[in-house]
Amino acid sequence: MRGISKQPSIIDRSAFSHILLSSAILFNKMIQLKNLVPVPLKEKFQVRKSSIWNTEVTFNKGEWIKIKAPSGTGKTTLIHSLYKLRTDYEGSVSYNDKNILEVQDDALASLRQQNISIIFQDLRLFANLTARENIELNRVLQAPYYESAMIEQMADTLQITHILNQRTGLCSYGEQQRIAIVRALMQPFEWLFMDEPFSHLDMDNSERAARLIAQECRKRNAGFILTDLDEDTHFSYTRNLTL
Ligand SMILES: Nc1ncnc2c1ncn2[C@@H]1O[C@H](COP(=O)(O)OP(=O)(O)OP(=O)(O)O)[C@@H](O)[C@H]1O
Repeated sequence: MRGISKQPSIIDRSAFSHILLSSAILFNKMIQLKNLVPVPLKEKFQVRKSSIWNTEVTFNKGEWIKIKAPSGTGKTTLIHSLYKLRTDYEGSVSYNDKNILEVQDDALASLRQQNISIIFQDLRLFANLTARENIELNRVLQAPYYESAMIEQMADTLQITHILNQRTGLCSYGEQQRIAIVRALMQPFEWLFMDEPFSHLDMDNSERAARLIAQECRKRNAGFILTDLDEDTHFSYTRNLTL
């Protein structure tokens, strides 16, 4: 039963098979960038080489990609372009050879609900809702992947149980970052985009969060793209790239 099970389980998704099928047609887990050049960065990057900008790069199913780059080189711009939050670029971003600019609103919503999850650098929590409400909102917006009891389990792992019923506007940035991580892991995904996901966390909390993220990605055979300023050993990355 939802909400009281001691061993949270993955929900039977057969009832939502029509939704999953329609997004599966669109999504084949491969992300292709062709000569991508964000307009605001056009002049900046031309003076140096990049393994992402203005070249052809493919992120294959299940890859764990780290993008390490200094401040202001376009990490957030890239993540937002992949998620179609911004389109001010030349070149293309494609999923399964389908240019994301051609993906209409319904299909985009389905992609974001079933195939792609995200941890924003600026977290984007609703400040007037509690931590639990923020997480629960994302869980029930799509065909739920987990029962709500999984919120307690993940919160316990990340040591934020005590603030689950607190308004997130009153939580510290480190607590908010952990809430945003749990929120992202509560939904189905084949790709997880993470923009500096541990920027407010100490080493112990970062390692706990990384272990949980790795576990959830393995469970789904999912890939991720993680940006950060520095090198780290949190994950066994399949590729390390720079901007
Ligand atoms: N709409 C825009 N108009 C003008 N400049 C922009 C716009 N969007 C981003 N920029 C600039 O593009 C550059 C890259 O910004 P972005 O936020 O992607 O960098 P970042 O690598 O994520 O930085 P940080 O590590 O500091 O978060 C910055 O110099 C920023 O000022």
